[in-house]
Amino acid sequence: MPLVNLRTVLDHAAANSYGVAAFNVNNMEQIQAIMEAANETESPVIVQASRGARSYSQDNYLRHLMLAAVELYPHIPVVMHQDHGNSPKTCISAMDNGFTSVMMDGSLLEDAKTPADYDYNVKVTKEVVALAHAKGVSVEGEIGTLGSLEHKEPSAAPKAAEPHDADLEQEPEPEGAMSHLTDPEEAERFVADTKVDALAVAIGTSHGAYKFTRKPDGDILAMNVIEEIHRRLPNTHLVMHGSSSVPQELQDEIRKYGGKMNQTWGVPVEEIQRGIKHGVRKINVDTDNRMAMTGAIRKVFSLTPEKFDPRDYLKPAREAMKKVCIDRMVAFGQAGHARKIKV
Ligand SMILES: O=C(CO)COP(=O)(O)O
Ligand SMILES: O=C[C@H](O)COP(=O)(O)O
Ligand SMILES: [Zn+2]
Ligand SMILES: [Zn+2]
Repeated sequence: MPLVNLRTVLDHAAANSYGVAAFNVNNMEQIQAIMEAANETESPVIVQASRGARSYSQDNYLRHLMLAAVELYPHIPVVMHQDHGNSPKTCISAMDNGFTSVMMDGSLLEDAKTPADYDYNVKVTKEVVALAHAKGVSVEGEIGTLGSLEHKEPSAAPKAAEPHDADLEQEPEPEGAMSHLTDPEEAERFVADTKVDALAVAIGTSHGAYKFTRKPDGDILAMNVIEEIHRRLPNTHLVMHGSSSVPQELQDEIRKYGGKMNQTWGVPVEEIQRGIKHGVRKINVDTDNRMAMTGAIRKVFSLTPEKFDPRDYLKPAREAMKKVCIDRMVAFGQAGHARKIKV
């Protein structure tokens, strides 16, 4: 099966009430982890690459790795998606490189930092939709600004609690300082104005490990906003960004083998499952896989410091990521659907 577009997979997900994880990739081992997980669970796949990933891995390598994936697993529908395209130009270059789906994130200006106004967002998103739909490529748009509802300062990073925490490197906040929850009325207008295939909404999640300083409740994770958007847009595929769960055991593993990480909370899987009942079809997960790989590599380095063959740590890293992918594929309900999607 050739790469398929996002619309094909998400229409099937909507018709059968499940969600699909969209995993970020930067290299071969991550693509292999996802494909092995999909093969074992018979899951359709969304692989996504950020601008950073495209420049790290280079488009040519990435394209051929994705072609290898569909060649090896012809029964699995695979979407190759541009994550957070910052301009029509970025989305066009993704399409030129074989991506079957693009996100035009016009909630921010081209610098991917400054919040944009509604008219700018509609203008760039419409432009990408026209070009993409002419090629059979799907488009994800975004309305609202991702970010924490807990912190009003320009960072979602936790306060340094202990002296040694001061030098911890925190994830940058690519979405800008202030979270701006999606306004359901504006979301309705945006979909009518742009005709996007999928819509990313802001409900208090943020990228990276430091999302919440406690297990999130309705005050800091606004799942009710999803329900309202879904009520107004029952036929629009909703997307949750920043949806890693930041599992306690992965935090513990990293700490146990010498990593520095403040205690933090992510988006509980059961909240995502609630979202899936209300129109969430694409769930973006990157951080959990990063943590799983890092924990596994740290363990090898710590327990067997004499090893220096990269395969000795990349293999366990790939296994650890595969385990996270399987967990999410089962929890989101995509498992078992790969062969049912007709292209
Ligand atoms: O939203 C994401 C990519 O677009 C990833 O979110 P996480 O950092 O929660 O994994
Ligand atoms: O959008 C966020 C993803 O986690 C990708 O992150 P990145 O830009 O560091 O590749
Ligand atoms: Zn955004
Ligand atoms: Zn994102």
